[in-house]
Amino acid sequence: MLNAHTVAQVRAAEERLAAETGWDALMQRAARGLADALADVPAGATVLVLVGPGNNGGDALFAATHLLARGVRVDLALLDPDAVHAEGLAAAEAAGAGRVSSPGDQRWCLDALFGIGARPGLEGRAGEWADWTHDTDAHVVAVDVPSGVAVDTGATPGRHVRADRTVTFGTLKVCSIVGHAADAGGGEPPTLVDIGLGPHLDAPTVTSLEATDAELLRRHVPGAASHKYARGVVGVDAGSDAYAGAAHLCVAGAQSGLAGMVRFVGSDTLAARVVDRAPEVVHGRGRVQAWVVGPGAGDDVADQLAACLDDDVPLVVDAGALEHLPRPVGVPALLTPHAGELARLLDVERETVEADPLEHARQAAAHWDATVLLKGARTVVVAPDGRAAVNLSGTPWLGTAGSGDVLAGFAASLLAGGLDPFDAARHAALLHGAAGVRANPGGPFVASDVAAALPQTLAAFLAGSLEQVRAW
Ligand SMILES: NC(=O)C1=CN([C@@H]2O[C@H](COP(=O)(O)OP(=O)(O)OC[C@H]3O[C@@H](n4cnc5c(N)ncnc54)[C@H](O)[C@@H]3O)[C@@H](O)[C@H]2O)[C@@H](O)CC1
Repeated sequence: MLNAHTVAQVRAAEERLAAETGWDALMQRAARGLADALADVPAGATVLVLVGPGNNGGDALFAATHLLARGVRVDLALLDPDAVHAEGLAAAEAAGAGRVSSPGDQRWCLDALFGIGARPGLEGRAGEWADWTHDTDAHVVAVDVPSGVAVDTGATPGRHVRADRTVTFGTLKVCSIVGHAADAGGGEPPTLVDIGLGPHLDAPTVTSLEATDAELLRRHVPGAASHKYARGVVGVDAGSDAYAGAAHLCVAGAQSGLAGMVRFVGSDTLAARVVDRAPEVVHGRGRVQAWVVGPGAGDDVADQLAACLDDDVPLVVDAGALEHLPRPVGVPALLTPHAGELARLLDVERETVEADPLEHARQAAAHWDATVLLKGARTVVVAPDGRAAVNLSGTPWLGTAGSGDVLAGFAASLLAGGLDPFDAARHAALLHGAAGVRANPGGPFVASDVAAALPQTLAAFLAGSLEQVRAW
């Protein structure tokens, strides 16, 4: 599990740790860890350090002393020579670092302009140097966070550094894994330097499941005495004359999770087609432990949603059904909009949602008192109690028609199997993304292939042998 904390949480934990160790020790640990994380910089290479006014600059200046000690050359570009970590500068210069007035043709760069003390959006010289990081061929490493991003949301409302990777201290920050800021930091989760913060940290604000996090799901697999009803039944109300395929795909997702049986409700014609392709499916109403409604729905989607809600069991609400949600939903619910759908629900622009996905998912979760899974390159999941997760599995090839129908069905199968909406959502997102990677690593596939890959992906996850979940 990856854990990310807010600035306030990090500051509070640092206070507690520093009361034991003193502040200098923290910076020295950070500096040593940063230098160690730069082990790939060869002796003789020159590292440009962009040095800002705060402790973030101090970290990099002390790290420079370690780099210099192993034969790496260091150029310091001081944002403001009158506002710089004085001891750090003295140490770096005593160890042999030189000063430059601006970035040049160095092949390596450390972005230590601003850390968690940054206001988002850089201006003046900091803005110009940030722009340089977007254009340079140099390998840019962000120190703690890429300078200029919104650390607690992952938004990038102004000019900011673009790094190839990030080395972060103590714990991940929200911007390390959420939103456009995560791309600005290099895309992959940062290298984490342990400075001893762990015991002093509160519960994380955002988490991310990894391939090795199967403990919870293992508690929900069928036991020896289990049978199809004990495993849970999923009701699928999906598809229409216009979107018959959505019924197949949603059913295929629902058949690939924990549930022991799928019921399909829909027109006789559609049901006949579904049962033709998936003979295990039972047509017609009956007891279910979870519903999924909305994928590929037609004009009567409001009535379909109302009928599902009448059953008083957990449900997944997708696509067209989202527009008809009562407030609050009234049963444990998982809403699965993409950014455009959430924008319509919240009456804002799509770009506004994409710029700050976590905040908008939070708003919707509070508004409908439901868990929200906001689909995207980094799918965000927020529960009404405030728990938040981001999904980092998947591949860009998952942007394919019907992929969301499979996800909705699969999530409903996990709901029917006993997971709460938040856990169902984050496991569904992880495994759906991983199934895409498994379906055809590095190449195209269709949504049916994702559904076909899900059972094996789930088995590998449970067995602890799921390796590659991400191919961005
Ligand atoms: N506090 C600690 O215990 C530790 C802190 N560490 C480092 O310290 C960093 C935090 O240091 P600071 O609190 O000094 O914060 P920063 O180093 O992020 O800098 C804050 C300073 O920059 C200015 N500033 C912020 N945003 C600006 C903007 N957009 N344009 C212009 N000026 C801006 C602020 O007014 C303030 O003077 C962490 O990210 C980490 O790198 C590490 O040394 C580990 C220990």
